[in-house]
Amino acid sequence: MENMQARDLYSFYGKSPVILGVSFDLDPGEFLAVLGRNGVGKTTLLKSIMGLTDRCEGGLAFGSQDILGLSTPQRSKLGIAYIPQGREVIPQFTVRENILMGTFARPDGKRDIPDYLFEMFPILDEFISRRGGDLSGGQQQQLAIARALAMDPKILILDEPTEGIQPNIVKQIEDAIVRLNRERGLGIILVEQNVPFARTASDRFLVLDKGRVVLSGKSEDLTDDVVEKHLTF
Ligand SMILES: Nc1ncnc2c1ncn2[C@@H]1O[C@H](COP(=O)(O)OP(=O)(O)OP(=O)(O)O)[C@@H](O)[C@H]1O
Repeated sequence: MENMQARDLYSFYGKSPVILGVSFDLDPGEFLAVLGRNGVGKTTLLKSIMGLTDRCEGGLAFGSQDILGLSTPQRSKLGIAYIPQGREVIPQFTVRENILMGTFARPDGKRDIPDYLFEMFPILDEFISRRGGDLSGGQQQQLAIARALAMDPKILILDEPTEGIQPNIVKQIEDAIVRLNRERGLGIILVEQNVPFARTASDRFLVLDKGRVVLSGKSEDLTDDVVEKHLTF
């Protein structure tokens, strides 16, 4: 399994730098939580990992390979799956078709939907022939996660997956993310506002402020003082 290593990343929209010298490490199977107030660059950091900003400089390695020069689909094929904020399932496609789309990023060309997805999210099995657009917000998030998993990734990158989702489904989604990490060994990079969840679920955290890492460490060190100083408004 590969590790990810970011060194002194700078990332731009047009000429404006939004990420200013960010470094982090993600060991194989590790869970990294990315925290910070609104607008500090959390989403931009995730987009930078996927090659979705206008320009990104510095070092970004996945295993022994430098990936900054690769296109977004090439990064996906290496096993880096990204679930953007707002889910983005295709509303006219059925649940099955949405999940099948994920398999197109598989390097081995297989088109099978892994059974464990339906064990994890039984509602998707029940609604397999419904249109994605007819699912609730929480169900669409489950579908977006299932679609990303259908590509058999090594790392899953999630941007506030439980934002705006009804509470009973939040727990299911959080449990699924933890199980994917602990039982299936997936590396996780999670942007999260819910600090208690980040603390219990992740191994390491980093706090961004104005595009820079202002604090990082082991998640057990995510104390109330840290939250008070860096994360409250
Ligand atoms: N496509 C874009 N073009 C230009 N500037 C952008 C673009 N997307 C974001 N920005 C700017 O980059 C900065 C960081 O935004 P980003 O969305 O990465 O922050 P965030 O920490 O994820 O915030 P939130 O918690 O609100 O999602 C903001 O100042 C934002 O206005």
